[in-house]
Amino acid sequence: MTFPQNDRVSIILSDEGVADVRLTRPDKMNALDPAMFDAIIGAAAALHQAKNVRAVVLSGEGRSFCAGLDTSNFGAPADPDRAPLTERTYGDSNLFQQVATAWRKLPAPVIAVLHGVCFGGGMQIASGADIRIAAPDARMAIMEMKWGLVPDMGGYQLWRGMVRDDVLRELVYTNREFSGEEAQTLGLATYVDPDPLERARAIAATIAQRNPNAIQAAKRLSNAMYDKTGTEMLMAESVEQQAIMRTPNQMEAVMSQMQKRPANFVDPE
Ligand SMILES: CC(C)(COP(=O)([O-])OP(=O)([O-])OC[C@H]1O[C@@H](n2cnc3c(N)ncnc32)[C@H](O)[C@@H]1OP(=O)([O-])[O-])[C@@H](O)C(=O)NCCC(=O)NCCSC(=O)C[C@@](C)(O)CC(=O)[O-]
Repeated sequence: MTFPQNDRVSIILSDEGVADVRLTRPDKMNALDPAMFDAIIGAAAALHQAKNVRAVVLSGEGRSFCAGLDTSNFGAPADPDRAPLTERTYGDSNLFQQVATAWRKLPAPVIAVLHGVCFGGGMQIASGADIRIAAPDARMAIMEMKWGLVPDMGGYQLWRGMVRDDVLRELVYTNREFSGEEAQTLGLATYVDPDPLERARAIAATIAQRNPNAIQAAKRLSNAMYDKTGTEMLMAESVEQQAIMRTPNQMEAVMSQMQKRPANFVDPE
């Protein structure tokens, strides 16, 4: 599998199946211009197709993870020849939403590394990851209200279950800035670490050593939790387990435990 090459996103896949995905527009703090939107969608599509990706570490090159939407055209009249990004739909969501929700839809877990600033659209992209590791001094904000807007990159769907309702309202209504340290208290960061990239890589390495079929099933179940009823979830767990049970990878998990040796899993079909 070859990954798309461009000046906005780089992907390096390790032999262990950990994809290092990096936003590479450091001179603009990885702000989201149209080329960045296309590059993120392209990267996510390629990672989705690759069978040998077991975990993804998503980070930003330079001083920051992402300073949000590129503001350089804010205030300029709309270009009549260019359909707004929000009018370009992909399946059940528009392009804006896809750059955040695509990470949730990837079969492999995604760990986002939040350092420097993580504002607006950057916050929503990070929220699409399964796990977020923040630097203690990271600067974060759900910033849209500053520009007279509301979050519309899938944020509300992603924050459900992550952030308390009243906390989310306050963060959206005021666009108040908060630190990586506070993000953990608020539910927006999983862990705080002075070296968030290293911590994310360590978690990804552990995930990559687990049964990839079970990891993907666990991610599907985690995603489904918010859309299904309790009864539907009981059924979903049971269906996923039956599909994994006694497959070669599950038997390898059992044998490696019994024989006290590292497991050697094959990539899922
Ligand atoms: C980030 C700090 C604090 C750094 O502040 P600083 O450390 O003083 O650095 P700086 O301001 O000199 O920034 C470094 C370079 O990055 C550029 N830069 C930096 N951010 C952006 C940006 N967003 N768009 C375009 N360029 C940006 C900035 O223009 C500059 O470029 P240079 O002048 O050297 O060529 C400051 O630059 C800043 O406040 N930037 C604006 C942040 C912002 O308001 N982002 C938009 C959030 S709203 C949003 O994302 C909308 C959306 C998509 O979520 C709505 C929806 O949900 O649909």
